[in-house]
Amino acid sequence: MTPRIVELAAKISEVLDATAELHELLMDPIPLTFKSIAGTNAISIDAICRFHIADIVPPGGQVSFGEIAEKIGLEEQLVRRLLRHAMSMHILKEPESGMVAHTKMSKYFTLPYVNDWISFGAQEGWPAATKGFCLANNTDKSIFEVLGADHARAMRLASGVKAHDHFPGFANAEVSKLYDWTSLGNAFIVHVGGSRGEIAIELAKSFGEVKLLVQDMEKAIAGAEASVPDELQGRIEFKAHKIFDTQSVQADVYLFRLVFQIWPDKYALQILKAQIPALQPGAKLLLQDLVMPEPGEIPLWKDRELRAMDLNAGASFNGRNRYMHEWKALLKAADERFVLQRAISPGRSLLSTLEIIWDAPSSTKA
Ligand SMILES: C[S@@+](CC[C@H](N)C(=O)[O-])C[C@H]1O[C@@H](n2cnc3c(N)ncnc32)[C@H](O)[C@@H]1O
Repeated sequence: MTPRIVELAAKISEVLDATAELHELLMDPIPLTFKSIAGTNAISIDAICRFHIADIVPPGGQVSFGEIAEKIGLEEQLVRRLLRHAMSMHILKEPESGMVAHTKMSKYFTLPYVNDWISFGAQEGWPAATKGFCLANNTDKSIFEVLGADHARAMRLASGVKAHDHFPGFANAEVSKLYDWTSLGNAFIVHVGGSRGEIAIELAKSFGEVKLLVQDMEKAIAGAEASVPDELQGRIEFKAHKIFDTQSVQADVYLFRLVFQIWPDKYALQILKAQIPALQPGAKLLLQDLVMPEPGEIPLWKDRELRAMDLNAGASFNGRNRYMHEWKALLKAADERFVLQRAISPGRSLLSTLEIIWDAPSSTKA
């Protein structure tokens, strides 16, 4: 980012925080509390996604409550009630009485992956938010196991994850900017929990010398080789590997992206320890994850985003966003030989890269 863009982004943040503060100062405390606590927001937003109402509203045009009601098979008064609630948050608008048109937010609801992301939040995230995923689903299995057994729910998550691309640093295409990958030369990288190789493909495309092995659950990687472009064949491979199993592949670098966020310390430690038998002296672990800011360190509107993600990670996965001192304690508890070299957080990215070196003399390989 150029200095001019950095300056502009800082000014926008100042305005966002100042206008939010003004709004809050002008509101009475109890109505302000009611607004903040409103779980009801998910009701109207979920209805719009569940019934694909945004798709019924013509771009640049309008449609009546009655027509929407007829198309989705709900009573007109219920449609009006739900949509006028959403409109109070500027999701859809009523340009003339009884007619519905798009706003800048509702237009995005027509994107299938945004619809899936919102539906996932409302239908999986909200019940989990009230008591945790396992209790909400009456199971002792993880969210991955539960969704893995239900194609429609798994597909909704797989599709919805793309919405994260709209948060700075999260898009697959941005991975190249999060770390100085050229410094790795012709390194062999194992991407642990690497999904269907989206990140591996991005890295192989941008950095001509690296080779990658993607490890993930058998179901998650089934058929993923087919998505590797011809020109990258031979540089990206896939191997089914359970994240808690002993790492059997020796590599220069082990990349974990948004993996530790979704596990509590007990399991995060197991994942780290499972890598040790494969680590050569000087091997690197790159942990791309969230590092929680101390209060006041970043603009409040961003701080809220990170703290909301933290609570989501807790409700859905029993995971959490860790502060820097917690990352250090986690690494130390796993093994003193995990040495944190630096944490890199370029530009506006919400994702940081923790660069960790396995600092073992060559004779004491674990
Ligand atoms: C939050 S996703 C991160 C995906 C990928 N690293 C990225 O940034 O796009 C976590 C990944 O961990 C994988 N995972 C979860 N539990 C696992 C397990 N027990 N063994 C192997 N992989 C697992 C999931 O399949 C998923 O791909």
